[in-house]
Amino acid sequence: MDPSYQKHFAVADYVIFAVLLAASMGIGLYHALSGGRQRTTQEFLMADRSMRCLPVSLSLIATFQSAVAIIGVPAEIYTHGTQYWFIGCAYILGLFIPAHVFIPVLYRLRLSSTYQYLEMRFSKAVRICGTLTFIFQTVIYMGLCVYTPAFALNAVTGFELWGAVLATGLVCTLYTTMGGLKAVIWTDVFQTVVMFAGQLAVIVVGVQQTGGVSEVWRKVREGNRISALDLNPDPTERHTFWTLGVGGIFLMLSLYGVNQAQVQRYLSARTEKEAVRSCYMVFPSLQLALALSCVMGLVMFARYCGEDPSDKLGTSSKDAMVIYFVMDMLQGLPGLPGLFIACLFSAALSTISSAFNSLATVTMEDLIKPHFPTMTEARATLLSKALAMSYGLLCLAMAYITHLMGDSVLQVALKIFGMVGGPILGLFCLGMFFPWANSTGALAGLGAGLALAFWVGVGSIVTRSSSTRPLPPCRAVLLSDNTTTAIHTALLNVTLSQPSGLKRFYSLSYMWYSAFNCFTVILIGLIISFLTGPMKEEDLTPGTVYPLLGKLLCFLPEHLKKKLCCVTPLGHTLSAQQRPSQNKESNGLVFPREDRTSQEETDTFFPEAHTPLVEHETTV
Ligand SMILES: CC(C)(CO)[C@@H](O)C(=O)NCCC(=O)O
Ligand code: NA
Repeated sequence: MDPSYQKHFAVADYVIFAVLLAASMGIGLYHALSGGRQRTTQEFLMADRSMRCLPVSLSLIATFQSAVAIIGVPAEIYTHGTQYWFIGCAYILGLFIPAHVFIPVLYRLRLSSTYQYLEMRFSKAVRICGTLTFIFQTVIYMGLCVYTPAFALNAVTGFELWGAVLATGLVCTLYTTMGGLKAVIWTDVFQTVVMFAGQLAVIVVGVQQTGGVSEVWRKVREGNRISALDLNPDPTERHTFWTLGVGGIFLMLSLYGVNQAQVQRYLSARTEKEAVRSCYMVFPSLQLALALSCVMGLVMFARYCGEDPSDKLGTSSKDAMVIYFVMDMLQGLPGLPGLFIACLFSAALSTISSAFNSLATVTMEDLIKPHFPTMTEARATLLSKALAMSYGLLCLAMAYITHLMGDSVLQVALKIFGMVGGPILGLFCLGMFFPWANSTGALAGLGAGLALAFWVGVGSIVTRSSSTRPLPPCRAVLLSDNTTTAIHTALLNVTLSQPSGLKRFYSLSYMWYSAFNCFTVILIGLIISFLTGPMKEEDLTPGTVYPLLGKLLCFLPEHLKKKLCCVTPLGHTLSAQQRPSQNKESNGLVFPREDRTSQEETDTFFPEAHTPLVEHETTV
C-alpha cells in the first residue's frame, strides 16, 4: 500500500487502547483475588452459578459479536446494500426457542458441559464426537477472530500484524486463566460497552462530515443501497428474506441454543428464570449491534459515494476499506481512532476469551476427566494451563490459515457456523425432540451431516460458486441515469443465468447451511435409529427429551398422544423425582435459589452431572 495513505496514531489513541487492555487485566486480577479466589471449578468454569441476568445477557451478545461483525457487516452493506439487515427478523425465533426449549432442558440437567447432555441421552461415543466437532469449530473460528482486527489494523496503520495477534492472544489467555468465567463475563460487559461506544462515535463523526443525516440518506438512496424485502425463493440466492430470516433462525439456534460458550453462560445464571430473562435481553442489544453496524456501512457508502478508495489501498478487500474509512475520517480527532481500535479489540477479546474458557471446559470435562478420575488437583491445574496455552498456539496457526482463505471475513464466519455448528444443532435436536433416536443413529447422523456439510462448503469454496454480485457504485456521481439502468440490466442478465447440476448444489446460500445440515443429521439419525431398533422410553434418561410432538399435537386425545410421543413431559419427570415441593408451584419451570443447593439429591440421579473436576488454584 502507498505509505502516504497510512494513518497514524496520536498519543491519546495509544493511551485509550492501553486503558482497554489494562482494565481487562484488572477485572481478571480482581476475580482472581476476590470471592472464592478461583479455587474450585464450580467457580472457575461456572462462576459459582451465581450470575444475574444483565451481565449474562451482555456477555451472551459479546460472544458472537467479534471484530468480524464490526468490520464485516459494514463492508457487506457497503457492497451489497441493506438486505443483510433482515437477519434481525431471525433473532425473534432464534432467541425465543433457546429460551423456552433449550434452556429448560439443559439448565435442569445441571450440566457443566453441554456435551454431557449427549452422553445422558445417547452414549459416551456421541458425547466425544460432539465435543471434538465443537473444538474443531471453535478453533477455526477463534483463528478468524484473532486475525481479523490484527489484519485490519496492519492494512491501514502498518501496525505489526503478528505482534497484534500475539498481544491479543496473550492478554486474553492471562485474564481468562486468572479470573475464570466471572472475569470472562465481567470483561465482556465492559468490552460490549466500549464496542457500542466506538461504533457510535464513528457514525456520529461520519454523518457530520458527510453533511448531515439527510445528505447521507440522499446518497444511499441514489446509490441504491436501501434494499427492499427480497422474497425470491431461490435457495442459491445469497441473501434474501428466506435465507436470512428463516435460515438465520437455525444459525441463531446453533449459536444461542446449543453452543457450549453460550450454554455455559445460561448455566452460570443463579436461577433458570434469570437465564431465560438474560436470553430475552439479548434481543434488543443484538438488534442495536446490528443496526449500528448496518448504519456504519451506509455512512461509509455516503462518504465514498463514487470514489472507491480501494485502488489506492492496494487491496480490493472491502474489510480493509472499512478500517481505512474509519481512520481517514477520525484522523485529527485525538482519541477517536484509539477508541475505534479499542472497539475492534474489545469485540475480539470478548469472543476469544469465551472460546478459551469453553474450550478449557469441554476438554477437561469431556475428554480428560472421564479417563483419569483419580487425577490430583495439582496435575489437573497444570494440565489445564497447558491446554489453554496449546489452544492459544493452535489459534495462531488457524489465524494463518484464514489469512490464506481470502474470502470476506463475515462470509467465512457464517460458513463456519453453518458447516460445523449446523450438524451439532442437528445432534441436539435429534436427542431432544425425537425419543426414538438411538446412539447409533446419532453417530451416523452426525457423520452424514458433517460429510454433506463439507461437500457443499468446500465445493462452493473451490468452484467459487457463491453468487456475489456487488451493486454498482453511486450512480449520481458516475453516470447518467440511462446508462446506469442499462448496465444494471446487463449485470442482472449475466448473473441470473442459472448454474446447473453439482454447481447448483454447491451454490446453495451459506445462510441455509445450518438448517440444511441440521435436517440431514435428524433425517439420517432417524432412519438409522429405526433400522437398528428405536430407543424405548424406559431406557431414556429422564429430562433429556423435550415433548415437542406432545406440545405440537396438543389437540389429539390423551391416549393417542401417549402412544405417539412415548415420553412424560419434561417438568413431571424431573420435578417429581428431584424436587417434589416444586411441582405445583411452578410446574417445574423455575427453581428458586434454595432448591438448587440440594446437590446430593441431584447427584443420585445424574452422577455425571456434577463431577467435581479440576480445582483451579489462583493461576498465573
Ligand atoms: C452471529 C450474528 C449473526 C448474530 O449474533 C452476528 O453477530 C454476526 O454476524 N456475527 C459474525 C461473526 C462474528 O462477529 O464473529
Ligand atoms: Na466479541
